[in-house]
Amino acid sequence: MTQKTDLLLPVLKGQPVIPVLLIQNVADAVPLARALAAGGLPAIEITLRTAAALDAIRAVANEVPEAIVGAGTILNARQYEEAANAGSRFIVSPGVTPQLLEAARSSKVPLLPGAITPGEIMALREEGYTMLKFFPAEQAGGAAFLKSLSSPLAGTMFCPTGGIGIANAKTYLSLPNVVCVGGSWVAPENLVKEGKWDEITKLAAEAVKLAS
Ligand SMILES: O=C(O)C(=O)C[C@H](O)[C@H](O)COP(=O)(O)O
Repeated sequence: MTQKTDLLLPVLKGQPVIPVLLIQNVADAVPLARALAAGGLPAIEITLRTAAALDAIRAVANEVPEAIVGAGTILNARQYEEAANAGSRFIVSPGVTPQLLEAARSSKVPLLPGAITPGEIMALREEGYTMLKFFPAEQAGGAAFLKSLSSPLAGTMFCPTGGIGIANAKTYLSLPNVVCVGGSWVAPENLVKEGKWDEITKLAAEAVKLAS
């Protein structure tokens, strides 16, 4: 099984929203992961877009047993390995390259690769991928675009990410080819900066209700 869906599927099916996190300060990682898990969102994606990201992943993996930490914005094989070694339990990429797919093949940690077009999706199906990130969701055509892929490309499931918030998440979640959505709205930068963890727990709990 190329994609290791046995590891990936429980993560994606476990909650309607995967928080996409930009962590500037390593010290924020553990309280943030705890706050999101307390609200019902244990799986989180820490993007490798800051210098603190790998240490943040390591801290959450070591100190927050209730969390399921993943790494996002993985662009190449080196980052894949670093993120996996730091304790990531899943890897998310905005798109794929042959080197990235090779890194995924030789790793124990599953990849959720990004794709938009029918051709990109078909190429990933040939590689054995059935669960994809649809990125950037709103900008690329939104829920209407994604819905139109559900019949011709039946069997491929998506986690749309990019431009999704509490107002439009439900539209995506109601599509037959959506398993969950990704978004940064549950952990706004200002609340993280101010350490308002209780408010983040409330946003997470509100997001969990989207599933009902
Ligand atoms: O870096 C990545 O891998 C990304 O996924 C890019 C964006 O951070 C997400 O798409 C979240 O987007 P917003 O919820 O619109 O803030």
